[in-house]
Amino acid sequence: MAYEKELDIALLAVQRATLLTKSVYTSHSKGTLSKSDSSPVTIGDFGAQALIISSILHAFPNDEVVGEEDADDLRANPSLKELVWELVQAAKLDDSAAEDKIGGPIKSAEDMLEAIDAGRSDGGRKGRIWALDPIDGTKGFLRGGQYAVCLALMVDGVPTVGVIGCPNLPVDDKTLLDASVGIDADDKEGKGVLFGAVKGEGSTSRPLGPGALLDGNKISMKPLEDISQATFCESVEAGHSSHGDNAAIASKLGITKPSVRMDSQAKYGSIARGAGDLYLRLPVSKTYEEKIWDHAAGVVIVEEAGGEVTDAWGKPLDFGIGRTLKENKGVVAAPKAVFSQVIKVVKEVLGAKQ
Ligand SMILES: Nc1ncnc2c1ncn2[C@@H]1O[C@H](COP(=O)(O)OS(=O)(=O)O)[C@@H](OP(=O)(O)O)[C@H]1O
Ligand SMILES: [Mg+2]
Repeated sequence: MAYEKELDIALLAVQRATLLTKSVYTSHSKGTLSKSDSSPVTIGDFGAQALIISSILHAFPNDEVVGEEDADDLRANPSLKELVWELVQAAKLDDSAAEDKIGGPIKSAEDMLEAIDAGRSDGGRKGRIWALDPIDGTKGFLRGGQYAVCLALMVDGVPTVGVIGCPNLPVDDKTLLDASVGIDADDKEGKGVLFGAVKGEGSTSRPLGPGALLDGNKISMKPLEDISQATFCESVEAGHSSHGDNAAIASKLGITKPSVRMDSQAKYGSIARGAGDLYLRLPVSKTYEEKIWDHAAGVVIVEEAGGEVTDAWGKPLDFGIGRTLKENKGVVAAPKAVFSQVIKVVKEVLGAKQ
């Protein structure tokens, strides 16, 4: 299989980092650093970024990484650095062969800072570049709802390997989404799923949790004979995706089921396994540029499960022009068979506002 080693390393790296984020939620009162901010950060973001980048660069030393965070705050604040360092030291897979594959523990606090800062790549059209969101949907994490640890390898600007760890999604691919899916603050037992995909090789899911990783179950989008029966997913935050436009699109498509709101790329994973059908992310702000780490992994997983993903105008997403998708506006993901029907209506709704 193509990119077998990349997928393997990415699955293990994301597994280890996702377990770290779970430990932050339970033992560090969520580890919030800036509660009032519109994009909050937690100590888990730094710990997960350090672990994943050190795993990737151990296996592929010549690759680049675009990571959401940098280590400036930790360098400026020694007690914060110490807190993250303790967290990182405690994060270990219980399968020692797997732990060795991803380079074992990080050796020192300085190495940890360097690993975090190795995520400063500017991205681009050439070569092998990983896109990393250590905690995607931080607001979901803080609510005890959905969040995801997301990692993708882009080859010459094309998302080629994608892995997403979703600690609060049900393990069973057959569990259909309903409006309560994000709310599970107290009972996380039996939850947690790890999605993986390689371009041309299909998408899989497996339980996230401790132990050696399984090969995974093949997943695919639900065959949708009648678009009016679709379940669509959207952001929780109205500032990230226009709930009004999404509702207008759903109504034009004859969809009557209420939308499922959930944070993070758990939306991509959920539609890829057929638990939902469509993901609509209609732009709210004229100036906001979507970040490549918020979409790269999800795009591979949905495409390989039989879906299509473009921006809201039907333009292919261009991951090769830097850290953002600056040539695109919004995101629409749907099964191939109904994609053109969906995008036609999205354009009508957006066009009417121009
Ligand atoms: N204005 C605006 N428009 C669109 N997107 C934005 C905006 N501001 C932030 N972000 C990014 O949204 C990421 C989380 O979005 P989600 O859809 O996953 O979750 S949410 O339900 O909207 O909270 C979130 O990712 P994290 O910061 O990793 O949580 C941000 O990168
Ligand atoms: Mg994000």
